[in-house]
Amino acid sequence: MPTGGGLVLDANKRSYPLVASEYKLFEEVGQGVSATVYRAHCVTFNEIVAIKSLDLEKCNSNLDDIRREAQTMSLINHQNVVKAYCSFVVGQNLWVVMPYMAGGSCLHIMKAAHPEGFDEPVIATVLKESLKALEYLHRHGHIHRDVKAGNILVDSNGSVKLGDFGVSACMFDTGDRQRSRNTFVGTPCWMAPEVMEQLHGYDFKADIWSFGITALELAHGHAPFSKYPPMKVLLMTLQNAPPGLDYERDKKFSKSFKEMIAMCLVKDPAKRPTAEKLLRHSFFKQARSFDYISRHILDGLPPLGERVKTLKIKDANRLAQKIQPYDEQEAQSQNEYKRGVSAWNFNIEDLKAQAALIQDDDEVLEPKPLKVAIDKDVEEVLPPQVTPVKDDTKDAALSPLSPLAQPALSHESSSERIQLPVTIHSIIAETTNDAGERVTRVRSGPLPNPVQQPKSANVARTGPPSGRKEPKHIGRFDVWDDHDVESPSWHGSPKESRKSEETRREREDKEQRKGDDRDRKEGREQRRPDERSERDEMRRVASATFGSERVLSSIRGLTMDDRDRDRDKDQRQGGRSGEDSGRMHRERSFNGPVSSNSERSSFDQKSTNGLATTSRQLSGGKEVSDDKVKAPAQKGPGVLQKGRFSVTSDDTDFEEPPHLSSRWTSNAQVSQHAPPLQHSSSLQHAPSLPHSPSLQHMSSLGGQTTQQSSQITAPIAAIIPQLQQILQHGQKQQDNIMHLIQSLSPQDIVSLHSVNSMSRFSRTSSANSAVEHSVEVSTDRERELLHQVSDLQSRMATLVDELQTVKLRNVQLERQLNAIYNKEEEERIRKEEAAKDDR
Ligand SMILES: Nc1ncnc2c1ncn2[C@@H]1O[C@H](COP(=O)(O)OP(=O)(O)OP(=O)(O)O)[C@@H](O)[C@H]1O
Repeated sequence: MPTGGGLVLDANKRSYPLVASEYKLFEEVGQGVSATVYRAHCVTFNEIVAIKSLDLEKCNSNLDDIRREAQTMSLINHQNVVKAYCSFVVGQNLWVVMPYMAGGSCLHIMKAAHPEGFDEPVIATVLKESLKALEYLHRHGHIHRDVKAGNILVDSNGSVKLGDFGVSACMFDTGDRQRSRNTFVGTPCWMAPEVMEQLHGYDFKADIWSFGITALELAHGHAPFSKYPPMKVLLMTLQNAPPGLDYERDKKFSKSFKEMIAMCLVKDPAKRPTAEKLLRHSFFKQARSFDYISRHILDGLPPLGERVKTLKIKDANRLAQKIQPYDEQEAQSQNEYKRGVSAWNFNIEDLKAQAALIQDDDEVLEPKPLKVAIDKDVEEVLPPQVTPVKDDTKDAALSPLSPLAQPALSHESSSERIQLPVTIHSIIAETTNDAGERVTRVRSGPLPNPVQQPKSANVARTGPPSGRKEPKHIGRFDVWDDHDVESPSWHGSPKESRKSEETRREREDKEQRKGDDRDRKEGREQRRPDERSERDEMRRVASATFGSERVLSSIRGLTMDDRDRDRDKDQRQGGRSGEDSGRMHRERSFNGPVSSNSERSSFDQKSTNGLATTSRQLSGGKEVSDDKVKAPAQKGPGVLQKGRFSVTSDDTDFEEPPHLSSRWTSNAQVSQHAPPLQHSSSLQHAPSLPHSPSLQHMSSLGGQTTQQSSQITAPIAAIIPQLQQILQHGQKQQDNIMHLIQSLSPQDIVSLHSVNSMSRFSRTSSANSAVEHSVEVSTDRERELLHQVSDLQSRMATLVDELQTVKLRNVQLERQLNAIYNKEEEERIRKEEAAKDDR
């Protein structure tokens, strides 16, 4: 039997090298939206590892978010969660070094040898191990957000771990961080209804929904609705009764399995069980040993690299032949999901809706599971209104690349159908992962930004392998074949086929966008340089921050509190009553201080003890104030709940940047629409860095002894979040000012100048008083406007300076902290070794 869900003490406790030259990349073993995963050899430890290479250029996220997630990932210490050994920047990529899971993902295994899914004991074992991982993550305040068979990894000995925690999720799902554009990613088939709606936010219960969908995926070999385009999946998830094991073909499954899935797939998140509770479900009693898994699903499988290669070739062939990449059986299964009514969620309205959907069968164009990213910052939230049901599925399915004007996503309340304020407008990027899934990102709301087609990954294939012992040059990397694995063929790779497919889509997308509103287009163009410089800045800071430094530990974000949540959401159909009502964990910001070793071990210790971690425990004995964990309804007047994000009143000032689409063509408009500048107020709000005693303390750090350095770890830790907060405020301010300035079109400025000269002329001519009067009015407005512009410019310059200073300080502080941390680590390791020697 697999061992229990406790913590695995990191037996190795060794520092993995932070330079690319210490690793040899072998073949590709996985591909996701933002990352490519390689099998690799860590030369230092003569150990096979997996390296996930994330293209920072492709990532719609800022470095803070990425780093935070990488840090969190490195803190993960549970036998069922794939841990990051270390991470560092290589060129424009972030490399995350992880344990290599030789069996690959359950999705890979199913695709290779179990296309119709696994047997129940295998499913019970795999799910139980994954659930232990979820229980651990939830207990520490994390939401995985991408639970699916593709992220359940199996090792050669049959052990199971949940992978893809953190980094890739944060690539697109980065909370309320301004520069991430609040883009939200998920794979629609696994996505919980509340995540799709983004009405009241979501919490860890979203993972339970995905877990239920994953259970169906493991039972059938594919997820429900997986052949439908994203819009349709969203619609069907919201409209239909939750899927379940309710059909003829599911007779082979036990009642407890069906019941367990039904418990997870309840639309009301409050009624879903917690991972902890679900673990006690009788279904998991059938879980077997690792050895059982190894014998039943791994035996006879070719090495992972080969499987991945075969899948890619298969996919490329299908693409080339334009064959639908799903078989008859899968299509049949999809239809059953589509038409079926779950026994636990029977609803007449739903039946009607499904009847309406049936006629669309032939309209499905996109056959593969798709991943969507919903750009929240452009989402227009409309008040819910009761409307007749309108099936927009057709539009969504027929024009996946076209902007959809406010599709009416219907959703049941108890007796009527309410239009939801979900606005999804266009698909903004598509790619195909290594399992042959087409992964698509869609944008919600109007299109104020350029459609961001991800640049092709830096890891571009540049030719055939030159020899078995020679590395292939893949972008900046040398990729090696080793003895075990055939060298991958780089010719006519699926990636290339995909590329041409992507190019076609890009073309279509471009044409589509041509028809877009001109104002909007101008707005997009105005933002491009800014976005480019943003990425450049990100890369610059990336090298400065990660450099060759070890990723620091951060545990403040791991604080977790239970809280009661006020749920005013309409009761949805199909819930099982009474479970878990309202006890919620809240997603934490991981934007925390760097932990000392003692904090780290306390974190581990608490987990080891299996105790629910309280805010007090994890904040180093300091009580976390209640308002930090209050439900939206309980928040003070200055706190808004935007989707799943809490926005303080200070932040709300930035919530509505001036709309680029509505160009200001008159001075009056400018003065009306220009948001009040928040420069001073928000800077006041931000902790005043230069006056911070802790910072002054820090600034004198340079010449201190190790002992002194370690003594000040606590004050340092207290500063980091402040620094980050200041950085965020600065960034927001800068962005806001940029928005304002960019909103002035060149024509505006030219017309201002011409009005200005006219006014000068008119002032010299006393003959025409009417003209003089009107021009004076213009002049006043003009002056006002010009004042604002110059004011903005000078403030921006000051802000940029301040920002640079703070960033610099931040980097310096982190370096110092790194040094302290490393010394402590070395000291600890030395002591441990000495103790071992003594023994
Ligand atoms: N440690 C590992 N060992 C072996 N294979 C791995 C490992 N980590 C990831 N993979 C493989 O690589 C694939 C892609 O990795 P991952 O899911 O982390 O990337 P991603 O960009 O986050 O993708 P997505 O968001 O689509 O899940 C996985 O589905 C899995 O098959």
